[in-house]
Amino acid sequence: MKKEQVVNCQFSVWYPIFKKHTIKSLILPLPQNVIDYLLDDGTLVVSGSDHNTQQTQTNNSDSDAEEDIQPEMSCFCQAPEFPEFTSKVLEAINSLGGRVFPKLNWSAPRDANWIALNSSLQCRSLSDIFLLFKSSDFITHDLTQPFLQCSDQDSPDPVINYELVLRKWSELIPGGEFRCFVKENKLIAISPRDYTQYYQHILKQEEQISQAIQDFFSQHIQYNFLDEDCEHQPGRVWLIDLNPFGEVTDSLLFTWGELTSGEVAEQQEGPAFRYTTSEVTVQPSPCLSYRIPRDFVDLSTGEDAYKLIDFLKLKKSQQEESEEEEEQENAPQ
Ligand SMILES: Nc1ncnc2c1ncn2[C@@H]1O[C@H](COP(=O)(O)OP(=O)(O)OP(=O)(O)O)[C@@H](O)[C@H]1O
Ligand SMILES: [Mg+2]
Repeated sequence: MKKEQVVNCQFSVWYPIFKKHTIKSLILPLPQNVIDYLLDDGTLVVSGSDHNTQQTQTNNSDSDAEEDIQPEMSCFCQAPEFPEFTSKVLEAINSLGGRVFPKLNWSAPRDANWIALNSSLQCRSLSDIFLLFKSSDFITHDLTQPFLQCSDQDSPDPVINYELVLRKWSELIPGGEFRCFVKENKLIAISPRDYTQYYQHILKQEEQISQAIQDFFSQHIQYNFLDEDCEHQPGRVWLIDLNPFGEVTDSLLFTWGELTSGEVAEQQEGPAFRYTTSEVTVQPSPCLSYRIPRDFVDLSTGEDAYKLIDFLKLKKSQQEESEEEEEQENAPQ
């Protein structure tokens, strides 16, 4: 996978070409101060609310706001505000019906949906979007290392103009979405997007589904994209997304070895269609591992005695340290 392919798979590159076949969306340039805010680890406060009253406790010792605060008091920070950007985003959300699915140039914050109050990527305000973006490793990947897995590492990184993509919220059926792998303008493989679950309708309608995808591909997608090797997901003959053809994209029920070597394409006439065929092979959601750290789970359930012992030791040493400090302060001068 080359850097150029990654550049061609940015939302603002493919959306104008396939606008008719995908969900209505708006693209807003992301100002540099918003990018800085998203990447700032210390700030736990969520910006972008309609009323500027949100205050949250933070431990960030580098924070500018801390300078105004007396030592030894809890630090309360005001979230940074971006009034102009906020009003543009709200206007865009309203024009898309009030509920949107947010993403950056390539990725949506799929790993962070558990943190939202509605456990979903559905957003109604900029603060909903910020909460998801600031909690997502996928968003950080887009912002910091979009060319990480490219083979042409020696060439300079292309300049990226970051964009906030707002897509009209649509109730998509998980079992109705398929990822299609396209190599040299040929549709070589199809896998359900939600490959960890068993869907009876896929088993029953394998032929019809495969045919509908092939028809859609040859009529609307083939030869229309700038890049020969790309991957897309038509869910019931709607295009949802385009991804680079390479390791950075989840190969679902295939392996990248099979897809790139031509092994899959050579085996048959049409595309290879793989799906989960029984309840027995159902797997947990791949995004579960992005939730809270494993240590938290082990500690709260008391399942790992050693971690509990370490935690208690840590607490004890912290307590001793603070007692020592107190003694020093109370000592006569
Ligand atoms: N407009 C929308 N409304 C509701 N759900 C959506 C919308 N667009 C996408 N989704 C859901 O979110 C999922 C992820 O979307 P999308 O593929 O755009 O994210 P992504 O970060 O590019 O994922 P990947 O890295 O796997 O390509 C889709 O498979 C679909 O189920
Ligand atoms: Mg994608």
